[in-house]
Amino acid sequence: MSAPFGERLAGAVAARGPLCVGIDPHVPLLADWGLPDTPEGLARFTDAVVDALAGHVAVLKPQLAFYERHGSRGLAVLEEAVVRARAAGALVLLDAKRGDIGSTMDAYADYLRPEHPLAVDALTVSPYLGPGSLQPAVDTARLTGGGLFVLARTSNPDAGTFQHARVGERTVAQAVVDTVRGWNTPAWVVGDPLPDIGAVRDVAGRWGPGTGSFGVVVGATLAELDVDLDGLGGPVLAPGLGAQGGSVADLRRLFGAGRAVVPTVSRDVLRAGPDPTALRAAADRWTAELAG
Ligand SMILES: O=C(O)c1cc(=O)[nH]c(=O)n1[C@@H]1O[C@H](COP(=O)(O)O)[C@@H](O)[C@H]1O
Repeated sequence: MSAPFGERLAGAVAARGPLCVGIDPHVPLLADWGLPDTPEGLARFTDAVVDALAGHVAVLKPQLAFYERHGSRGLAVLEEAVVRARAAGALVLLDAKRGDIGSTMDAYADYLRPEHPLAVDALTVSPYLGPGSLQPAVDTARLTGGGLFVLARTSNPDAGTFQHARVGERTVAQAVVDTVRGWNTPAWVVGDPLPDIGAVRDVAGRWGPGTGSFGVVVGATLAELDVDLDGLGGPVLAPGLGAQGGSVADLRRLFGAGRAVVPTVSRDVLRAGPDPTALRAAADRWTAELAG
């Protein structure tokens, strides 16, 4: 088994800064780069991003949809790129947003197994089928040293329609966060009472050897932070920067200092390509602003 994802992520962030760059080969971006919307164009785009950034940023987050739309040839491009990205020291977070009943979830979780052709370090997952449905992925992540990021308060404008709905006293988004907090608390299983937040509020959710492997997705576009992340014990993936309007100031306003936040940017960095120096400079601008 690899070291737990949370520890590996904390190490990568200490060495490279917290930035995650999303690899999202949108058709208009391919066109901007002078590339065709074909598996060959996809490969040239992906290879350029991996070559420029895999030795440079902590996390790369390929969006699976852009590869699946090219069928098996698209997936072959991604398989090869993921191997090279990990060899260059980047952690790979596969943006798959999967979620299904337990037996199928178990198969999706195989992305976290080293023998999978598209083996990655972590996976985005959707909790819509209920917290228990994700348990097979939690079990696999614990076994292999993988990580999960669960959609909690997403960056899209109408996310609150479902995520603000109430389950008893809490919003759906808060129930998701509390579930993930449970996963980061040893010995807690679905169905147990949730861990007492008072006991974990101050000790968890920061970068360090104890950073948990289970994180949540909370958009940088929120008007206000309407979920309590205290005691989460794991990282927060924050999308929505740049193209969706979020800024580093928004990250500070929403999350403050000291929390384990992984800001993720796709279009705002990728637009700088295909020149590798320009891609790195675009990522460096975000890293510098995040450190400032
Ligand atoms: O899980 C994600 O990464 C994600 C969650 C979310 O709430 N919002 C969101 O935009 N994303 C993803 O983050 C990327 C954002 O891309 P840019 O808006 O170009 O930076 C896309 O791949 C989205 O699928």
